[in-house]
Amino acid sequence: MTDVAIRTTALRKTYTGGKGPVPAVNGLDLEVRPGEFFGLLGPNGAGKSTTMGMLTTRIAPTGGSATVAGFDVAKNPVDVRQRIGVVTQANTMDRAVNLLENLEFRGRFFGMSGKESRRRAMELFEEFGLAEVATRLDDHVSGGQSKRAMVCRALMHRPDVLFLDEPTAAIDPQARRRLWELLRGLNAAGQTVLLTTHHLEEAEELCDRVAIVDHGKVLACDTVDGIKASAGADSVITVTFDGPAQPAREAAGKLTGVRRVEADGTDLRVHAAAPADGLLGELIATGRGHGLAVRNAATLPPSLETAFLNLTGREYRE
Ligand SMILES: Nc1ncnc2c1ncn2[C@@H]1O[C@H](COP(=O)(O)OP(=O)(O)OP(=O)(O)O)[C@@H](O)[C@H]1O
Repeated sequence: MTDVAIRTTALRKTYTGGKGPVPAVNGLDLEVRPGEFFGLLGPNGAGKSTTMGMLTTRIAPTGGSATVAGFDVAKNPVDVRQRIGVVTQANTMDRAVNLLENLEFRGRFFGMSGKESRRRAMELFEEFGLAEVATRLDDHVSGGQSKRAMVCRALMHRPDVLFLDEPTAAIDPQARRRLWELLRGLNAAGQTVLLTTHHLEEAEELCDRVAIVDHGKVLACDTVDGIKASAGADSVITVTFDGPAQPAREAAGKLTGVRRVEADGTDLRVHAAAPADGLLGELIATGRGHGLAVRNAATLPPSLETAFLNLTGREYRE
């Protein structure tokens, strides 16, 4: 493969619909290296699926450019498709045939012989713990097994880049952990992976680097630790009062260790240098000094979530 697995340059997709243009992807610049486990991370509607759609040639860009495995997605879509494996959010297994046949057909589609196709499918099923359910229909396996079968199918032709769109969105926590382990193993063996997720924890678990995307743009791109450091991922304490928090804002901003304070309705959100020991008590006292009683309080330790809060000024909602 080339020295860059994926490169996007000022990539854009503006949807035109009844309600006017929607700039879903708005000048996106990214570079993913071969062998990386790269995460595209952002809240609902950030433009992740649209980006994935353009990189996998399903959606035509309206501006900028993108290459995958060295080929331009708009000019050489067939070359791109031959070098990628795609696992979509929705279940796209053929339910009329069993799991093994699903994989065999994929192998044949990519020019493998029947024998080679079956051998490769069983090799993948062994690796992914699916050998025993290989001849079952998709409806007769669990959600986690079905998703693993989709990953196996996407790997049949040994793609340069594996695209995973929210791979653990609809599966239970145990199956999610199992899939994480398998994906980590794949990547350790050299597979380049581009993952979209809105689970911050998933990105922290799996990714070498992540791009935080919002409103179709990259807000930050680095290792998880790098993002935490550069985005000033502080501890964030949210205190909910029984009335508007605004009157307590100024005094809270003067407390030791506080970097920034936002008043949002009855919430006072305080970004503090970690560790923020003792600050909660001082915030409660500050509120009391302004005639406010505390209804609720929560502290988030420094994490990708607090980095996102710092970058966007709003909470990361799943
Ligand atoms: N076919 C379409 N026509 C018009 N607008 C669209 C279309 N597809 C997506 N959008 C809009 O584009 C924006 C980005 O959507 P996209 O699905 O790429 O985001 P996302 O980050 O993948 O979100 P999610 O996590 O919910 O899938 C959203 O505002 C969405 O409503």
